Amino acid sequence: MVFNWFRRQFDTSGSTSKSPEKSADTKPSEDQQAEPQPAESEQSTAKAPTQTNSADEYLQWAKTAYQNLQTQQKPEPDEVEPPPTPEPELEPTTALNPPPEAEATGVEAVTEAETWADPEIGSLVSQDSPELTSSYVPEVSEPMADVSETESSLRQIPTPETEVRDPEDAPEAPETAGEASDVGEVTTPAAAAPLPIWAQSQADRQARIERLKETAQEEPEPVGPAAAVAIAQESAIAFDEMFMWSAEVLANQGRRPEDVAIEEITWLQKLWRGLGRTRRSLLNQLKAIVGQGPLNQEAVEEIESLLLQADVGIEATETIISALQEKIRAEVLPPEQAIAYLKQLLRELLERPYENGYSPAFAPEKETLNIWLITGVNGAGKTTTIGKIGHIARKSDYNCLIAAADTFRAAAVEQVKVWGQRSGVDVIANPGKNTDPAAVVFDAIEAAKARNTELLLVDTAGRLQNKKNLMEELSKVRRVIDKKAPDAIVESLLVLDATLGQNGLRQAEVFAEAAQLSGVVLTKLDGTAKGGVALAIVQQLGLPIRFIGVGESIEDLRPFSSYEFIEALLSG
Ligand SMILES: Nc1nc2c(ncn2[C@@H]2O[C@H](COP(=O)(O)OP(=O)(O)OP(=O)(O)O)[C@@H](O)[C@H]2O)c(=O)[nH]1
Repeated sequence: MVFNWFRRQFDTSGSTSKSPEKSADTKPSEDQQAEPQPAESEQSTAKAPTQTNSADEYLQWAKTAYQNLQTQQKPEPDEVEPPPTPEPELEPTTALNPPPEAEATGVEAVTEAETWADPEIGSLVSQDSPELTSSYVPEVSEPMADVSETESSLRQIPTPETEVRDPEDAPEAPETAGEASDVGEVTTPAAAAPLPIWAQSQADRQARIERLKETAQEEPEPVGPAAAVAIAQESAIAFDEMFMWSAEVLANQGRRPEDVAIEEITWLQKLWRGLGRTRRSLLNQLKAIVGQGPLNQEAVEEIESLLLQADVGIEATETIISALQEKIRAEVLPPEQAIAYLKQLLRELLERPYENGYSPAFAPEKETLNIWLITGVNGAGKTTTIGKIGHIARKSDYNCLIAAADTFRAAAVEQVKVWGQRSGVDVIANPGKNTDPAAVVFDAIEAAKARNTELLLVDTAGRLQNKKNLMEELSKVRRVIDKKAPDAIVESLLVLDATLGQNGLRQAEVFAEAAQLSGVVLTKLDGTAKGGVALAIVQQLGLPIRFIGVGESIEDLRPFSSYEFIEALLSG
């Protein structure tokens, strides 16, 4: 049973039904559902509680989900010992308690973009890394044997493997097969290699985890139960307050406990930790303001400056504040209700693009060629995002391919190949230097058609001399797509670095003009207290956020959910 991450549901049929969304050019009708629909299920053992339900009902939902997850993860008897099964012992009152404010484990360092003085794209565009001087050598770093298993080690121990910016540092890997020489060079992910020593640092791990690793090494890309077991073992999901919080977040979205995947729980926990810096700077003060009593004019003004500090932006802040003021004129808002109302306002703002023609669901359509152009300035996290989306696509059972069309820098091609290896997705690249990106896209579309690819991810150049060049290049790529794949569903996603806060918005505006954008990927939310910029982006660009990144490892990016984002931002 495959969990389709784009649709947030298990795909039991092996082939997902046709999706309702359309390309950015043909926007969907307004009568589409505002929330992704849960999968059809034959039996439902616990209803999703409404938000006014009691702690007992949440607890029951969580217990059922926990039991279901254990059943889902149950390995074959000869595969691996079952994970520990702690007895649910939480008191019903804990169900509504937010998780304890733990230290965020995310990367703390804020990326300092080097200055590139382009007057149009702004001064925060990072400079190129040095070009590779040698002619093309397909060096790739050692592929990860099992990403889900090594992920936590990756996040804790900075190693060359976590840093893909300089491919020259990457250890040499066996040369990979290029099968279609007439359609550019194809880099096929190599077979899995044993886990590196650093990934096995916890020497006192129980023997069953070691056995699991060995199993995973034999099976380079565990999907289905084996992958789930790996995740369950590594993440050691416990029935604790964090689980209760995750369960409540899922239940409040109308999810049924039997339709939840363990990876959703691990993701929600990552999201909550990743947004730690923004939440800490926002929530404590917010609580102090609303804790003084019913919301009044003075408190609303204090909230206004809080939002501005979190980089929510003037326009979005004004919208939120005027709604709050209207509300307090109409009724008395006690503290808890004030936070609940604020959450609702923020969510509505993030969902506004859905009222303007964008589909709330964002999934590649099965058995169709979907082409996603990934744009953004260097350093925003473009390459990483391509690798992470490729990984999600593979896990969700889509045929995926990457086109290395950022030919402006040779290093960019090398980097995307490294991420192709990591995610197990083939990369189409042109080995020549300074090749035409449109030619790479042409080759990649040919290859995609020949292979029945469902999702083609196109890396594009982020740094061109000026807006005109950027526009010309992206238009040329679009023309090739329109000609070569007229039936493809095309999306154009802008990758934005959240640590740049409001400064990133200027870049975004330039790209919005150049690239017919249909959505935003917001990265590095873990490294900043400026997570509020998500609201500014939506308000100012009118674009939906489609993915968010909260860390450097391959599992640290997922499709965006406004509900989950706001809950993770304002719970604690
Ligand atoms: N903390 C954190 N770091 C991230 C995230 N996404 C990307 N990064 C890091 O940001 C840096 C730049 O990412 P890249 O994917 O190389 O960025 P790019 O836009 O392709 O830029 P170039 O490599 O210069 O073309 C890398 O060190 C990534 O690991 C994230 O969500 N959180």
